[in-house]
Amino acid sequence: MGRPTDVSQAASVVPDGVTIFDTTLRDGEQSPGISLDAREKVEIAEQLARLQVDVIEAGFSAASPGDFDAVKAVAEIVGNAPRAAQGPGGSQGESDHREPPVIAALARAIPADIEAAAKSLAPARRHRIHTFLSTSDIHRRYMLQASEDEILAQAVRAIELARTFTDDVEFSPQDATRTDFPFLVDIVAAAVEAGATTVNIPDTVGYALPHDFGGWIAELHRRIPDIAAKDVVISVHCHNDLGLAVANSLEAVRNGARQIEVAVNGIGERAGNCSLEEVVMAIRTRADLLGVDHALHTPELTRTSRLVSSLTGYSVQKNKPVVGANAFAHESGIHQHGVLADRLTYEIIRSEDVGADGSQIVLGKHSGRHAFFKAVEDLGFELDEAEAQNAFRRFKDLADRKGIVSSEDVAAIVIAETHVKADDDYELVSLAVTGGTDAEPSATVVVRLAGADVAAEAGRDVGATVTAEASGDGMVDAACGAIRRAVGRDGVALVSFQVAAVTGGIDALGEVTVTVAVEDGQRFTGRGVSTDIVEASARAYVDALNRSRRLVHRSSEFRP
Ligand SMILES: CC(=O)SCCNC(=O)CCNC(=O)[C@H](O)C(C)(C)COP(=O)(O)OP(=O)(O)OC[C@H]1O[C@@H](n2cnc3c(N)ncnc32)[C@H](O)[C@@H]1OP(=O)(O)O
Ligand SMILES: CC(C)C(=O)C(=O)O
Repeated sequence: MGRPTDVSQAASVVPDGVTIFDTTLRDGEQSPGISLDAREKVEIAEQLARLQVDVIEAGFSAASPGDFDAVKAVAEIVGNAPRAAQGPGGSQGESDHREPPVIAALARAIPADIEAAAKSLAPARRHRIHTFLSTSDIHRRYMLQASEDEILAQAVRAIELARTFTDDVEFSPQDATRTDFPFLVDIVAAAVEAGATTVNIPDTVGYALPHDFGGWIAELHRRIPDIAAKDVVISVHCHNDLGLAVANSLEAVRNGARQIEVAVNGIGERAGNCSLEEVVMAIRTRADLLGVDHALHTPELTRTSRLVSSLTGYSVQKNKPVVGANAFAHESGIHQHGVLADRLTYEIIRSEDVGADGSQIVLGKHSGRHAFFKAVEDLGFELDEAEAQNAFRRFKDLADRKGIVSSEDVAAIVIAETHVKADDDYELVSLAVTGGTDAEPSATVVVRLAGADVAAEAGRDVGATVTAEASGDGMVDAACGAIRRAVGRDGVALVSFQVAAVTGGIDALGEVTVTVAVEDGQRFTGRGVSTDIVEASARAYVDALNRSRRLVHRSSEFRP
């Protein structure tokens, strides 16, 4: 272990290459509810080509006329468009163009499917027929009613037929990880002998455990020397039923597999497939241990994930590795302090390497002073010590009630606090209200007598608190009545009241502006901000009373 790998350096080492075979458009599309038409498949395939995946499995040509047409469209358009070669950091040589991706289609081990695949793939410059047949006892008995010998013979026939259309043929013994290992060895050896150029070992039901799966991959290489002799690529196709698809794929690579089948956002049958973005970033990030690389231009990952999400309707969970909204977000104070000092303290991937927006400091109840005052500074505010303390206290109060505190919230807090000066006479300490359709609205407030004059007038020490209750026409009226009672100013009347949302969402900060007429008829306006409109009203009311007191101070100071 050591410092996180710089992806751009890792990629320049040119280690052993792993082929990235993307099956978003085939197995990914098998997710319940997803049906992509030809236009959508071409759009995703074009993005996969920008991402520089090596093989795009565009569909299952025999599944429907629509899928046949979609595979054909991908073969025609994406299968003939050279990809601009891009370095891991996004560099792009002008004349440096790579072949179009290989376009693949899946076919059962029957002539009709193989012929349909061949026909739909024909327009692509490079194409692969991927044929499969179940080998496990369970599948053979319940789905195919076929003996091992029959399966082996059918697989060989299918591969040989596929080879008449292309010299790039992949064979998958379906449900390989629940197949008797000696039979798996036999059928893989027969597939290699029959001309398969890639043999894929599918963990069809996500049953494998990493160490065991890795052992099988190593053992296949050991027992079948022709895999190496004929340059046959051993591939893996891992499902995620136990959440192990990425781990199993990596362990397979550590044991000699050189193709990984993946789907963007990990979509696919049931719990999905090995997630493309996770496995390719694991390979780049831990190149120090894996010693392999792939050709992907990873800054396209986020864009690819978003495109697939929007065209499939499958949203990406916030905490999804690499492409989730929170992949580079930090909410807790200790982490934020670290990341503000150096992102390496809590990030192992550079956000720009996956095309994300950068580290995000998200303010919430776990945030601390470093992050809060950085947000204040970014907004251009300068606070003195007292203002800073008050603003931070208000921020924590707000964060307790609101999941995420936005920069607009911070601005509102700071603006509200910076005019609460040391010469404020009253401070609202707490407010409790009750009410409802059948109960009379009532409020209890606690107000601190912060000014020497008001404390003296009330016969109390400076800083003493006064508790008062009142009922009213509504909760705001009751709160204002209780404040009047607490400060002993029954002659103050509420003249106008306006409320506006400062930020969006159901937990938005509300801003209340009130105008009060004081005892001698003069009017003062006050402002209050809170997620709770009654609290914002009470703060606005106290603010207006403080402003009226400031005028008293100023006029007495300047009295001749
Ligand atoms: C693990 C995987 O992801 S495998 C790929 C799964 N993907 C799909 O199935 C999507 C596309 N599939 C389809 O559109 C349809 O299932 C079709 C067009 C392929 C076949 O449809 P139907 O002919 O109506 O058959 P149905 O789907 O009900 O049953 C599957 C048939 O294929 C046979 N079969 C299943 N796998 C294979 C195989 N690898 N090779 C040959 N035959 C197979 C079954 O034995 C069954 O045959 P039967 O009809 O003689 O009993
Ligand atoms: C056809 C094979 C590769 C497959 O999708 C699986 O076994 O899951």
